Amino acid sequence: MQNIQHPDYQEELERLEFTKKYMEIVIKASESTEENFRENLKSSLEGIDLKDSSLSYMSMLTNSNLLRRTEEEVKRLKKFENKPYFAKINFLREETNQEEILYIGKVSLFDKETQMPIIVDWRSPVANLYYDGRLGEVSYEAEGEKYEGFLSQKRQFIIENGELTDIRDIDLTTNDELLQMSLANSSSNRLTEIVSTIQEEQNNVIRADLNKPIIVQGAAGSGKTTIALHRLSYFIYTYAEHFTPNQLMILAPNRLFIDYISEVLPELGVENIHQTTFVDYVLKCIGKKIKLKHPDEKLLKFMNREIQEPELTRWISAFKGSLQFRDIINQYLQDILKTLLPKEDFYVSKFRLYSAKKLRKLITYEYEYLPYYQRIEKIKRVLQNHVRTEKKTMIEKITNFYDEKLERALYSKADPENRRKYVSMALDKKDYALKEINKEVRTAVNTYMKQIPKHDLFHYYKELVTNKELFSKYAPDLTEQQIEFFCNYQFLLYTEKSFEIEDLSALLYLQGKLFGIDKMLRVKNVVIDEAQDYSYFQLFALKSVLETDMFTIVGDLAQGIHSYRGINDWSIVYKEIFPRASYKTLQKSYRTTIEIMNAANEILKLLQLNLPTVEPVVRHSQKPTFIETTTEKATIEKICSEIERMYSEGIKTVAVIGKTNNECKKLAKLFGKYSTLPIQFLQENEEINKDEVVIVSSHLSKGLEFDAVIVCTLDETFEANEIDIKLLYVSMTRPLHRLMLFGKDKSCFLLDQIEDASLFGELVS
Ligand SMILES: Nc1ncnc2c1ncn2[C@@H]1O[C@H](COP(=O)(O)OP(=O)(O)OP(=O)(O)O)[C@@H](O)[C@H]1O
Repeated sequence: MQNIQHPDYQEELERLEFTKKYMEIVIKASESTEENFRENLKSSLEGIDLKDSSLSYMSMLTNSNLLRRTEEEVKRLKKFENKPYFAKINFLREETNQEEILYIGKVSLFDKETQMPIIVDWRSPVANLYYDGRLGEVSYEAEGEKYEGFLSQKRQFIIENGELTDIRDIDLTTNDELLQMSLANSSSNRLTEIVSTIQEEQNNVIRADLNKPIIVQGAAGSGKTTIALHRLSYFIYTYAEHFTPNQLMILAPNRLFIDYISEVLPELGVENIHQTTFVDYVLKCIGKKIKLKHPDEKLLKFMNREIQEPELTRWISAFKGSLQFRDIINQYLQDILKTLLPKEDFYVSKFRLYSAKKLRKLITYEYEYLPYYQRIEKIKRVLQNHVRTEKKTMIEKITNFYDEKLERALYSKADPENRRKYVSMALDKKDYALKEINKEVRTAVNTYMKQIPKHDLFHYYKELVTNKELFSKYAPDLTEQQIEFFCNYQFLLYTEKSFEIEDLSALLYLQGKLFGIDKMLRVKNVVIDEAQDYSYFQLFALKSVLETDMFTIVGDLAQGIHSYRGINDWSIVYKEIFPRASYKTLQKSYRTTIEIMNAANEILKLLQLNLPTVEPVVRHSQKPTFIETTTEKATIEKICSEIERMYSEGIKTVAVIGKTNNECKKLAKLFGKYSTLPIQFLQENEEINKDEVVIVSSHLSKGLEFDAVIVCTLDETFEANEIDIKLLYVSMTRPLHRLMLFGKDKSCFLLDQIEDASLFGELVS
């Protein structure tokens, strides 16, 4: 329905028509050859009555060269031809005392002759006024300069398929209706861009100082993933001249997640950047295939209580990700360096070309900026060059030495026979010495370098973590029991020839310090999502090998299901790892409704985490419903009838979440037996199929969202421990609109333990 009631509707309609036509002309011109240009221009203008104000544009159009654009720009113009902009601001610039009317879109379009913008990119400095500025006195910054003025209007447009369907003016009092509308929409199983409805607190994260790292603690559904990607887009726009996209990297928790965010990136103009997981990245850095235990194996074992020494195992995981372990490795590295320092002077034949002391100084201090083995390589090159330059001198010295001898012999008064013998011997010796020196020149460096031990990464790591004597030397703060358990644990892993994800921080760090990483992998800017599951050492190792602290780190401690190995306190991250970082929190949750968020918050209270309370954006739904299950058949039939009902009410995507993968396996089997609904039993490396009911385990659902979620407990219920509470919280915060809990009784979801059970509705089946 079109909002033609708006007094400026006609004017805005004309502006839209003009912009669309203008874009079309620019696109055509950019694509056509010089001869075709005028012809194209003529035909595209036929029948179009462009307004007088656009005459200046017309004069520009006669200069085809001005319209030539890069392929990339044309591609983007084409993409947004049907929705050139989404907002408009009227800004009276104090400096000029002139009112500027700026249309804001996902692409920019300028009149190069008059320098007047036709569309302003949402990432441009002045567009900040739309996101940040209230009406009235405002200012924005561009390239260090502050610009002030008066913002008299903020207007939003809804343009669908090139048609203007709605106009909304925002003032101080109106709620952000566009945000409400956008949140009420269905999820498509994919993340979308939110440029037209970015909120102030989110804008502050997106546009926070790009030269500094940023750490964001954001509630479930607060837009962390979304805004981290928007910040990347903003970064690319702002620093287009300094960075190429392949210097940027997103670290996602798994492949499924990469697929989940894949569609939004091109929308935001973010293309050709590295998108990978921490595990894959480390494997690339160390350049060797290793047998790695599944990253979730331990979590699943904890969940299934399959771990014999849970406390010590928990401790090992936390320890391997701690800065304490990093410090131990740093001491170990100092000792490794000592083993690499040459003890003997470097000789070629009898010539001492370099003292060991000088070489040790080079390795220890001069080349300190390089990884150890690169220092050794450099030393090798230094010696080779030195030998090359000294070769002539050495040969001269030998030649002179024997020539002098010969000369003396020739003029000596000795017996001729003895003299002849002496001369001939001296000549042989000279010959031999010259041959020797030529040979040594070729081999001396290699022979010398052999005194320096050469081991690979795994040797060094194994040596440290399985050798109790060595390990205890660096770990005076650990108890004997801890050292014993740790080294035995690592030795067992070694005999299985495998590693855990927790070992990767140390391996990456050692790789960086000992050998360095490939230049192609040394990205300059990193976005880490779900960062609560990273360990302190993991973050430190990344920063160390990349030699940059330009990180955008977003996460939610309340969803830290790997907290046994992950971060429990952001202050350690910003105090000890990223001291330049700014720290921000996002407390509003946009994904889900007040009723669902309040219920999820009630579950989270059981943990007494010291986190800011999550405020849902005002959007209502039914309360989450608890449904008591009876037989397996009846449960599946009831779930299916609820899903059918929701589909008929316009719900598009539904997930059935089970606590563990085993539970999901069972659910999938039962669905196959008792239902005809198409299902997808989601695995980590799969793409989500939009048209099927997704069955997914709670830990894998982290980061995803669906219109409706049914959490179902058959054999495995949520218990009152940290991991289970967090898994339940994660599962409950996935839906946009509806949440149902199916279980034998309320205790399956800890509803018997919460303070306010009235937050949940009930349906007796
Ligand atoms: N300003 C906004 N306008 C419209 N939609 C928004 C806005 N902010 C967030 N959303 C929507 O809220 C949902 C949650 O966003 P996102 O997945 O980025 O949050 P998150 O903090 O990463 O969540 P979680 O930690 O629970 O995975 C998405 O559907 C996103 O499009």
